[in-house]
This record gives sequence, structure tokens and C-alpha cells, in this order.
Amino acid sequence: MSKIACNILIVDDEDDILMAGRLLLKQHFTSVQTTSDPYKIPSLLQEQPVDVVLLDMNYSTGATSSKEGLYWLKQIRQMSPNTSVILMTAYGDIELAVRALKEGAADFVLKPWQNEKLVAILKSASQKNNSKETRTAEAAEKNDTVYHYGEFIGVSPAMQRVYQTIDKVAGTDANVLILGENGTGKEVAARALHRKSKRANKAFEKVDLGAVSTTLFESELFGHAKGSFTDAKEDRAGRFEAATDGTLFLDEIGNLSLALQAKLLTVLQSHQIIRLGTNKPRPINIRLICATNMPLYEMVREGSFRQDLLYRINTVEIHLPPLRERREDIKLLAEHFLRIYSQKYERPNLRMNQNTLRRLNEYHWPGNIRELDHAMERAVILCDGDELQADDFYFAPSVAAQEQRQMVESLADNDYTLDTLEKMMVQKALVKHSGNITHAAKELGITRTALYRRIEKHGL
Ligand SMILES: Nc1ncnc2c1ncn2[C@@H]1O[C@H](COP(=O)(O)OP(=O)(O)OP(=O)(O)O)[C@@H](O)[C@H]1O
Repeated sequence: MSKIACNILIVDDEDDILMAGRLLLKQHFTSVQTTSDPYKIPSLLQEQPVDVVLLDMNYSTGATSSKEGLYWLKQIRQMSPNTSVILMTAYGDIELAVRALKEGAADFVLKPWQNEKLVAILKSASQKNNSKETRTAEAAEKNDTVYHYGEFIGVSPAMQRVYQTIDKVAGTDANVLILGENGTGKEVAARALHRKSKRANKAFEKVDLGAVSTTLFESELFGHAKGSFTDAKEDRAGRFEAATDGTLFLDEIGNLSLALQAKLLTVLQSHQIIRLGTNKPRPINIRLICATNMPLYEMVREGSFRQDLLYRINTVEIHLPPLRERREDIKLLAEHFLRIYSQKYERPNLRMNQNTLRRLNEYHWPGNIRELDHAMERAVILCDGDELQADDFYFAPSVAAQEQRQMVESLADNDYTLDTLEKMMVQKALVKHSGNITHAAKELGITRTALYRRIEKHGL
């Protein structure tokens, strides 16, 4: 029996279903992929064109509302308009079937399915589906949306979760705390939240708390009356008032001293500010978004960040993953920046070769997307021919590699015994894990008891 040329993707949280579906459909179609994680759908669609997705409606344990299925149906329709979606559910629900068809599903099957019926539905969907060759330029262009979410670029499951959270909370007035390393896109996320909110056509006020001096904090945030201090030449509204009816984005909130945290908390609790040099409270109506690259929870434990302030600002948290934890986005981002800079510097023929892409992919990107952005700009400027070479980039050694090199250098300079080396390693592991025996022992690859013995032996 010749197989029909069709790439099918089955998405279901039950492994048995995936296995049964694969075994059945492999006999009739050329390619059958499966995944139990719907968040992988965008990257799978990006990897190669998928003709038909067989999509389960419920993923979370016990879920029966089918909301997840409808959400993913919508995503697939947006990302890859040429892909047909067939929904499956264990719950016979005609209303839902009608809704799914209205929202663009090609068909609907009930679980447990009848083999012949499922194969017939898929055959019909694959025939209706445009072949890869006939995909129009317009569709290909639309397909571009697979990795765009406003200003965001990224197909990784981690970023899909971020987009989904933004979609869910943007319309509410909930306070949002965005956590992530430098350059991961915290400000981009804050702006996306504002743009998608009811406050979108009001102000978006960003305050970099790391850059506001202690003395100017109150006047900057809450405003002041003329004459309230030497330079106060006139009455001035602060940033809270400037953000009225809009969004106030407090960046680098982890840098705020305890004294200023207390002042900020008072305002957030009372929903009113008092301009410096006055005693008239003014009500505030803002949506608050805070961001930081600092470990706020650890800081609460150490006493350098107020717990009550943390609970006030973290109604919803968004974690932006570092670039090294979503490597599937590196190529897309690199190509995006290459497009921007080859245009800016009028080098339209520039491209990247496989070796360069591999190096970009392997690098640990401590400065995340901002570093990649700058690295691409620099490479475009420095590149001699039409092909960007790995040498056009500066790759900083990782901390681990630096430490290793220092250790090798110090070993070369000194005459160490095995015993001294052991002591150094134990000391290093203890310092790194702040004296936590379990973690230090794990890093050294020995048991806790063995570590205690060595601590005693070396008198540490
Ligand atoms: N997913 C993304 N797609 C495209 N560009 C991005 C993305 N995320 C961030 N950028 C770009 O990377 C740069 C850094 O982003 P942003 O300023 O939002 O990071 P940040 O986390 O707020 O950094 P910092 O902690 O240093 O303030 C910006 O130029 C931004 O446009």
C-alpha cells in the first residue's frame, strides 16, 4: 500500500494515545510525529511544515473545559494557516464541536476513535490541505507570525508560556512582577502588557529605580510643591501622577534601599501619594509592573527586601528565561538582528554560514538578547566578505572556563600535592554553596559523610 505524502503531528498528554495513533497512521501516511507537550507545537511547526495536527482538547490533569484545545487551535491557525487541525476529545460535546469548526478546525473526532474513521478524516484533511509546493507567498509571509509576538521573537516553549501569561493578565489590573537576567526582554514584556491592556492609549511611565538617587526618590515618584527644596522652582507632578490611568513600570526594583521600599509600600497600600512639601493626599490610578534581575526571594530571606512589598507587587509573576535556556530562539533572533543591521549598514548580501550559527548556538550569552543584538551589529560592521564568520564575534569565556584556566595557570606556577588540591576543591565547593554540605558534596561527587571526613581532615 503506498503511503500518502502527509506530515501529521499528534498532540495529546496521554502516551497510550500517542503510541496508538502513531502505529495506526504510520501505515497510511509518510510522516507521523507526536508530542505530549502542547507548548512544543510552535517549535515543531517551525522546524518543518506540518500538514495536519491531530489535537487533544484538554491537557491539565482533570481538565474538561477544552479551553486549552481551543487556545492551541487558534495559535496553530495563526502560526501556520496551511495546517489543518483535527480536534479530538473524549467528551461528546456538539456545541464545542461547532465552536471549534467555526474557529477553523477542519474536523472533529471522538476518543476512543474508530480506526477507519480516523484514517478517512485524515485522508480528507490531507487532500484539502495545500501541498508544500503550492503554499503561497502570502501564506509563507503569514507563517512568519510563528515567531513574532509583538516585538518578541521566539518559538521556544519557555517563550510560549510567557506570551500566554501576558495574554491572560494584560486585560486585568493585577500587579505584575517580571523576573529575569539582564537583557532577557523584561522591558519588552512590560510594554507588551501595557499595549494589550485597557490602558493602552494612556501613558506608559518607566522609572529606572537603579538610577534614582535616594534624595530625589520622593520628588521623582510622588512630585513636589514649589519651594519644598532648593531646586524646586515650581510645582511638579511625580511619575505616579504622570502614569494616571496608565501603567507605571518600576524597573530594577531590587535596587531600592529598605527605607525607600517602606515609602513605596505606603503609597501602594494607601493608593494615594502626597507631593513633597504638601499635605494633600492625591488618589492614584495606575497599573503597576515591576522588574528586576535580582533574586528577590533570597533578598527577603536575607532581610534586604521587604516581604510585604514583594507580596504587594507579585500578584502575577513572569519569568523571562535566559537565552542559553532557549537555544532554539538564537537562530531566529540572530537572523532578525542580521536583517536589521544589514539594512542599516547597507550590506544587503550578508549571510551567516553554518559554522557561525553553530558557534552562536553554543555560546552561553551572559548578556542575553541585548548581547546578541550588539554582537550582530558589531559583526555586520567588521565583516569583510558577504559571509559573517565566527571570528567577527567576540565570545567571552564562561565563568567556569575562566575558573578552570586560572586553576590550570596556578597549578603550573605552584608545586601542589594531591592533598593540597583536595583541600582547595573542598574549600571552593563549600564557599560556592555557602557551607551547604548537601550541595557541596553533590558538586564534588561524594557523599555527605565523605565530605564531613575531608572537612575534618583538612581542619576546615
Ligand atoms: N524576544 C525578543 N525578541 C526580540 N528582541 C528582544 C526580545 N527580548 C528582548 N529583545 C531586545 O533585547 C534588548 C533588551 O531587552 P530589554 O531592555 O527588554 O531587556 P531587560 O531584561 O529589560 O534588560 P535589563 O535588565 O538590562 O534592563 C532590547 O533591545 C529588546 O528590544
